Amino acid sequence: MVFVNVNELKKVYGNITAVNKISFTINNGEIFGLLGPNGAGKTTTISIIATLLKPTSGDVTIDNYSVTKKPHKVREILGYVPQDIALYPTLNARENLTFWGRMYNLNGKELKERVDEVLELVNLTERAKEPIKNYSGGMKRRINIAVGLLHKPKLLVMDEPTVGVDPQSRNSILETVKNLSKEGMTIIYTSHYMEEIESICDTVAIMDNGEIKALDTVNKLKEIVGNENTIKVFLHSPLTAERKTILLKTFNSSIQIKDREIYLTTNDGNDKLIDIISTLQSLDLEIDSVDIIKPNLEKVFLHLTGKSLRD
Ligand SMILES: Nc1ncnc2c1ncn2[C@@H]1O[C@H](COP(=O)(O)OP(=O)(O)OP(=O)(O)O)[C@@H](O)[C@H]1O
Repeated sequence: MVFVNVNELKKVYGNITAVNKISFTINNGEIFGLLGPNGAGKTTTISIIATLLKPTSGDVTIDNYSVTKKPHKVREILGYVPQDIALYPTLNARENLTFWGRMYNLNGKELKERVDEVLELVNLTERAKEPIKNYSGGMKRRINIAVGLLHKPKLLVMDEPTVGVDPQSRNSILETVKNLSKEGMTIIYTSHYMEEIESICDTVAIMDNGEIKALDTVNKLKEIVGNENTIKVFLHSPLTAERKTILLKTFNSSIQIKDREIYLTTNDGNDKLIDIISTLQSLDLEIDSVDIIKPNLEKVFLHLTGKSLRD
């Protein structure tokens, strides 16, 4: 069942079109990934979904409520986790959550229970009495997520929740998202880390320049680049012009050479791997490392936009 319906959404800032008439739907209980580089239009899109920003044209409905016509209804069922931390550093985690809970009209026993539950969800019950200023960046982000969950939203919108967090908090955040989804929550997860999107999302929209370039399941998106692998060889020292010419002639268009790095695309299993290694050996070139890069969303992005996600 469709839970979120984004219809011809457009946002213009002066002469910048941040979001250019995008449309997509998200089903109930789905983890929907929005993947794109800095400036793609992700934050603008989810800010409109979260009723924080008005679109120039188009609309979004959540559970059939329009974000432009019924924003108060949308806010009742939506939790938003912003990139910035919105917590009081001198108050402890429990006090911060209690403050935000009151903003959501929670009181008394219900408020206390919800604060306990969300602390448990983000694995910070044991640290709940410490002031936020003692927390690591990752722990602050986890409390930020807990704030977004206080009123039991049906849809959770997360804006790059793992940027700059330690690996332990990162794993904890990803686990929390998976568990919430298992319980039936619909989640929009934006990130420019394709590994995270690959590991948790059911459906992914690849966004660039305010447009959706592709939208599908992770596996279907990977099919865009076929089953092509890339062999990456790191040489001990840079190539001479003469050896570079020999390699380019031998492997034609399937090879790319950048200083000490050689990239070779291949569909034919190990044959190319053996070829390149024996050719390099015959040229007396010392190899530092060899990697096989399998199809991933980074490659899909490169294929669709001609640029790297991290450019
Ligand atoms: N308030 C604003 N005024 C003018 N331009 C803006 C404003 N907010 C965003 N933009 C521009 O709109 C485009 C999309 O920005 P947006 O923040 O939505 O991208 P993003 O994909 O979320 O990137 P990031 O990962 O860096 O947050 C960018 O070119 C940005 O400079």
